[in-house]
This record gives sequence, C-alpha cells and structure tokens, in this order.
Amino acid sequence: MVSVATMRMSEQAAAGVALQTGVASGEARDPNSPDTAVRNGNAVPVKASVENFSFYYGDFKALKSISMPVHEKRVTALIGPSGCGKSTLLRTFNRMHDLYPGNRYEGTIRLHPDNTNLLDPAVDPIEVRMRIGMVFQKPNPFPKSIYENVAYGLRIRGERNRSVIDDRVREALRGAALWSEVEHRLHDPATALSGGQQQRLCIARCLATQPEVLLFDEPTSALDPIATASIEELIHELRDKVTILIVTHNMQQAARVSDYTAYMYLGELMEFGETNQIFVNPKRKETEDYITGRFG
Ligand SMILES: Nc1ncnc2c1ncn2[C@@H]1O[C@H](COP(=O)(O)OP(=O)(O)OP(=O)(O)O)[C@@H](O)[C@H]1O
Repeated sequence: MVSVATMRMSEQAAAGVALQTGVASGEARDPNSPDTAVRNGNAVPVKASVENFSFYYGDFKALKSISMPVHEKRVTALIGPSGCGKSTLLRTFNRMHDLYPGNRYEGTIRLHPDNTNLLDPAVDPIEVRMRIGMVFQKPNPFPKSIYENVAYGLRIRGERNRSVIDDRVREALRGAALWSEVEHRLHDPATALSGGQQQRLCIARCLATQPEVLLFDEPTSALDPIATASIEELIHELRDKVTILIVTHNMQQAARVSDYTAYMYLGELMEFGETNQIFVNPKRKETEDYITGRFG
C-alpha cells in the first residue's frame, strides 16, 4: 500500500518519495506454481483467479474478458470511473447477480486452494456466500440486537451451542474493533449504534462465519472522516486474516489501504499491479490520467 497519496503522482516520483508497501512474508507456496505471484522477491499465494471473465446484463456486456489474480491475505482495490464495472465485478464474487434474471457469466473465477469455479451453476450460491462475505456502501444491520446480528450467520449454519456462539460473537466483535464499545450493551438494538459502529458491526457479522474473502463496496462513502479512518485501520488489520477486495472512488483510500490495484475502464481491466507501481509508475497513460485526476 502507499503511505503518501496526496501529491500528484509525477511529483511523488520526482521527489523520490519512498512509498511503503506491505512486504510479503514467509507464507509463500511454490513460486513456480501458477497460483503464486512473485512480489518483492517473495511468492504471494493467489486466493482467487479471474480468468477470461465477461458479464452480461441482458444484451449489455458490462465486463469484457477480465483476467486477474486476487492475492491471499492482501487487499486488492478496484478503481476506475463511474460505470466502468467495479461493482459488477465485486458482486460476481458472491454470485449476487444470480438474484436477477437475464444476467449471464462467461469465463471462470476460481477459488483456491480447492480450485472451485464460483460461477459453476452446480456450485450453490449460498455456499459461495458463506466463503465470501460482503460489506455494503451503507451499513445495513438487521433490525435485531447487536449480539443477534453477529450470531445470525452462525445460527443459519446450524450452530446451537450457546457458549460456542458467545465465543464467536466476542471474537468477531474484537476482530471488527467494536468489542470495547459494545461489550456492556450487546442486547441493545443495532440501530442504536453510530454509522461507523454499524459498519463495523456489519464487518463483525461477516467475520463470525470466518469467510475466506471479504468484499467491500465503497464501505466508507456514507461515513464521516473519523469513522472512515477507523474502517481503513480495520481493513489494514484484517488483511492478516482474510483476503480483501475493495471498490473505492477515493484514490487516496486505494493508495492507503491496498496492496494491489486494478484499474478498470468501460468494462475492461486496463492495468493491474502492485499499488505502489500503479500509483507511482503506471504502465498505461490512461491509468496515469485517471490517478492524477486528469480524467474521470
Ligand atoms: N442492473 C443493471 N442492468 C443493466 N445495466 C447495469 C446494471 N447495473 C449496472 N449496469 C451497467 O453496467 C455498467 C457497470 O456498472 P457498475 O455499477 O458495475 O459500475 P461501477 O464502476 O461500479 O460504477 P459506480 O462507480 O458509479 O458505482 C454500467 O454501464 C451500468 O450502467
């Protein structure tokens, strides 16, 4: 991720700003495997591979032959101008498009290590959503207590043991950096929380079922700067535990929180790379124009 993103990219480069990147650590698999990518000299496993993926809303082709890796326990940002297909791609990961008739997938999205094609009609979308959680733009807690919001997914999975549920709820609220603020009011309605707390509750709700991937669709666009900073900090902490994909309109946020960035335009993937490379030394002029605010 990039620690300084407020200067124009060309100024950053000229000033020789040393941009900090998350350094891949020793969890590497075989570097020659197609499921790994070499980063900073270390192999980073791939959690999901998007392969030649296209998506149609009826006759409209919204995504065109996208291929990219999603690295394990890293944050990947999807950026690009309005309508380029960021949300369409993100929502594909938990098969949200299945809910509407006329939508059509082509190509594959494979989840590793089991190589499951998430788009295979034989793969149950409910099972996909257990493995891949989603946090939306606006916090959307259920009209239930704080505790029940987090316990919900566990109960759906059939967990009945009260002490197991208690432990998992506590662990998920801790994981979402909310525990200390709610431990004495677990049975209050979730709607009594502030917007930022509600968003962290929605993150805890996802974490309770221990997903492998978390999808964030502009998770801070409805929040004030302080709540935004706490969600960004949380995303930074969560990347040790879970693979994250985030859609954001905010270039500085993409630079701050992500390890990898995908720049999309008109349904195509224009450029994918490490975030510091994309922000400091993009290969394509279109990417540079977007990142520097000359376009979009
Ligand atoms: N339900 C739908 N039916 C038909 N077309 C759609 C539908 N949803 C999105 N589109 C179209 O698909 C394209 C990609 O939309 P998408 O919402 O994925 O873009 P985006 O990059 O996330 O945009 P934004 O940043 O404005 O949210 C756009 O041309 C949009 O108009």
